[in-house]
Amino acid sequence: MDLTVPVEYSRAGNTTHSGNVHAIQDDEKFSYGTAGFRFKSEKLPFIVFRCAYVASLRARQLNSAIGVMITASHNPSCDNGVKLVDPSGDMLNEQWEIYATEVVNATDAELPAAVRALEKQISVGKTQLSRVVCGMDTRCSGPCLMNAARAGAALFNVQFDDIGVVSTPMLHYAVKAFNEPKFAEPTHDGYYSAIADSFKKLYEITEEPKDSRYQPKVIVDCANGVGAPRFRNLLERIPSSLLEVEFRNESEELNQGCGADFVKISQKLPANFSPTAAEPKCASFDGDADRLMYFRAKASENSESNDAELFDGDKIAVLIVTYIREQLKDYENSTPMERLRLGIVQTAYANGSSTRYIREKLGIEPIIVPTGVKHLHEAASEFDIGIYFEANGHGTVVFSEIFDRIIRRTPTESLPLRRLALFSRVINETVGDAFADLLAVEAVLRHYGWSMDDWAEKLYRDVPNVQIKVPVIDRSIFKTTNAEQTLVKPVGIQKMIDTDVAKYNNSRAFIRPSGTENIVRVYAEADTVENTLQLGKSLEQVVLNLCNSN
Ligand SMILES: CC(=O)N[C@H]1[C@@H](OP(=O)(O)O)O[C@H](CO)[C@@H](O)[C@@H]1O
Ligand SMILES: [Mg+2]
Repeated sequence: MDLTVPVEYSRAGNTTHSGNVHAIQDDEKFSYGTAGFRFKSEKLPFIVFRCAYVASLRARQLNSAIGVMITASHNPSCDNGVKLVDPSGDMLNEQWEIYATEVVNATDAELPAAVRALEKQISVGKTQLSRVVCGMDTRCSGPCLMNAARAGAALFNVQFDDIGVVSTPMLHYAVKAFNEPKFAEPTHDGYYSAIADSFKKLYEITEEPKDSRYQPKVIVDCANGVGAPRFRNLLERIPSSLLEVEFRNESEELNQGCGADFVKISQKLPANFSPTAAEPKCASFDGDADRLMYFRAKASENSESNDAELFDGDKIAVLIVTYIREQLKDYENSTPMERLRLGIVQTAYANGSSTRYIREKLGIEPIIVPTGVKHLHEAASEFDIGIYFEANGHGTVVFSEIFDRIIRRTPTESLPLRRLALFSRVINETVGDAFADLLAVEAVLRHYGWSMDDWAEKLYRDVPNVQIKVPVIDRSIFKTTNAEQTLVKPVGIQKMIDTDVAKYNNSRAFIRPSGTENIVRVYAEADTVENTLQLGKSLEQVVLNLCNSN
């Protein structure tokens, strides 16, 4: 194999989309974070090149399609990132995260030896099905990075499929479809029609209750990202009499004052949403449309207040699990001996009320795992029906082969089971998908005949909570355990947190370093908004004092 690296994709000659060379020092190290490599876009060309090479090696090892997604999600438009996707559309295997990190961190001089060492460990058999499938979000650095990916895959002559500007979930879906032709057609159209057709069929066999308060209209904040063009494409296949969507924030500055992350962290209405206008049901995507957050203006005496009432990932998870359980009853009644195992996975950021509701009212013990989709997805895959959502709106439902056989492929007269089978195809089971999740939520709200008031009142009420981002110079000094809820380093900090938390009722708080940004996140909950803010602020101060004293 020819290991000649085109100069523009070497560390020394790393060339940005504006044509400038942004050399990367040999001692600068990068790590594969919560969602791949994510930095200012000028650092990315050589990283993407090397990652696509790693993807091509993985593709050859497994004789399969491997995905490369170029995105920095909810981060500012000057950032970009790259993550790799395994054959069934899920996150890259952890051992391969280590390989990717080693290859990216090699100097230009070390690269050939690093590559040869890696190739020695990987056994390659047949390779005719190996290919690298690459998509990008709407960032202007995307096309240049797509070229870097093409060049990286070419090192091995592995087939390269550029699927253009897509949401992150569309890329995951396409990778699975390339590897499992029965799943769907691996094209934009294949994705749109599989999801839209299932939604329409589900609609047909769902009877809206007579006293329904459901409104088939949503106003969507697209974060000025890929959600705007791509969700429009999907909706071309769904008549507006079934669902009317009004688009906002389509083509201004990406993620600026809008998007699911903005709404979740600030608990404010995004740009171009007015507290006074009658906008009963709103939803926000993030920049690469793998997160969905429902919201509406918070009822307030102050008509100028921009506060938003959130219907976040936890609310969506509880709504979906309630629906799935109801549809499953028919199966459980007819086959009492054979249960499908149903589980819910959350992270420490889940609102305490949601966790209590799932445990006490639904009788399901939620599994709490560290932040990051790979952890949630893995834990959810242990069940026949595994529902996972991060509070920030990233989540989906995964289904086992047993579910596939019993529910999807066994013909039945039972309407609930037919609904469940269709619902499982509206959902994008490869990864959290803002479009698919929005359609799934609408299908469930219509099934119950629920308005936003109903959704707010009939399940549980959030306990007040706050999340604060604290910028730090070196977040690597923070080490956690206990699904990230306890700090083991720096020594002594956890005691301070515990002391602060004990001052308030119904309180819970933790501090954890971000895996995607150079910040430490403080999360706090307590009985009142004032107490929550006080607790959050005092923990923020703990971090600031520590970092300033170092
Ligand atoms: C609290 C929070 O929302 N964290 C997010 C954020 O990770 P951090 O490691 O917390 O920066 O970005 C991840 C990737 O998008 C997402 O999976 C995760 O949930
Ligand atoms: Mg995202």
